[in-house]
Amino acid sequence: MRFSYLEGKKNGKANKKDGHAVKGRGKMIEEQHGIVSFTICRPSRRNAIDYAVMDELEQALTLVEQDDEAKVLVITGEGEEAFCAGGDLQVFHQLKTKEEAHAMLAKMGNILYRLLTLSKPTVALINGTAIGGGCELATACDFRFARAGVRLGFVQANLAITTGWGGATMLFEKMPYDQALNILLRAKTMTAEEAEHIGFVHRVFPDSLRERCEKELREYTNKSTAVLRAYKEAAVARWKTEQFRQRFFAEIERCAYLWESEEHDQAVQSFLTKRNK
Ligand SMILES: CC[C@@H](C(=O)O)C(=O)SCCNC(=O)CCNC(=O)[C@H](O)C(C)(C)COP(=O)(O)OP(=O)(O)OC[C@H]1O[C@@H](n2cnc3c(N)ncnc32)[C@H](O)[C@@H]1OP(=O)(O)O
Repeated sequence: MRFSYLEGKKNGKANKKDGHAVKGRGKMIEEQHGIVSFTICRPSRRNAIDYAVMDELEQALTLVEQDDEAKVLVITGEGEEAFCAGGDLQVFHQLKTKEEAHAMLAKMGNILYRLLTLSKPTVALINGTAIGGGCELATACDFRFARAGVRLGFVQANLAITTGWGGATMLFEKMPYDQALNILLRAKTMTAEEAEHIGFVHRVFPDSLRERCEKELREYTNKSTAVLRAYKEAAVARWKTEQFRQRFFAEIERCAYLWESEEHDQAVQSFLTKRNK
């Protein structure tokens, strides 16, 4: 069955309807064979995340959490160019003070923390470039499948900030310490194959990305939702501690502090000016 979420959502509950998927300004949510796909639909901005995408992702998490037919969440981007180019620099460049930046970073941080600790398996289907916050979004997922040759990079340091959505804290949990620190400090892009070599990416598909992803996930979706939930709850228990949350949100505060520096302002200005030439 293929049904759409969000359409006709009432009292916080999904009203499932047969038919097409819902496509909005910044998202598309569809379900097939127990796989719920959330697609960021802003290809002209390389699927950068603005406030609307944040809100829609948050709604998707609630719906996946509540719906027993939803077994796995797959997050991807529209088109072949980009998975996600991180935060929308045109929108977020309006945020000048650390307080303003903190509100935005904490909003997305809370969403990624929910994604990290979701009680269903999650996959980042990296269909194109994943940059900055796009890599943080991918890190929050349990598994990362990528199209061959796409580039990924935690480039935040080149913008005179750190990861601001909890990405470094999650990366240190999921990768060996030295590999994670190296990726963050170098702030360079790498190919999907290089990312697979160091264990950040779990599968690289040369083509037919969605079909191959679905095939890969069939071995999960043929299990009961109760079993998937039980294993996920066991897996994420270590991140539900107050100590972990403090580390996660301290990263966001450090990024907010760096955000208001002249260096960061100029780095973003330089990206935006180049684009507008
Ligand atoms: C804010 C949170 C913070 C975090 O916590 O991590 C971040 O995410 S910081 C943001 C980090 N992201 C970046 O620095 C990415 C910047 N973008 C790029 O480097 C490149 O655009 C790309 C992603 C490598 C793609 O390159 P390419 O395929 O050559 O496309 P263009 O550069 O021509 O871009 C097309 C179009 O998209 C707009 N764009 C791209 N990224 C963003 C973005 N992050 N925010 C807003 N808009 C973005 C770009 O401006 C172009 O627009 P037009 O010029 O109007 O066509």
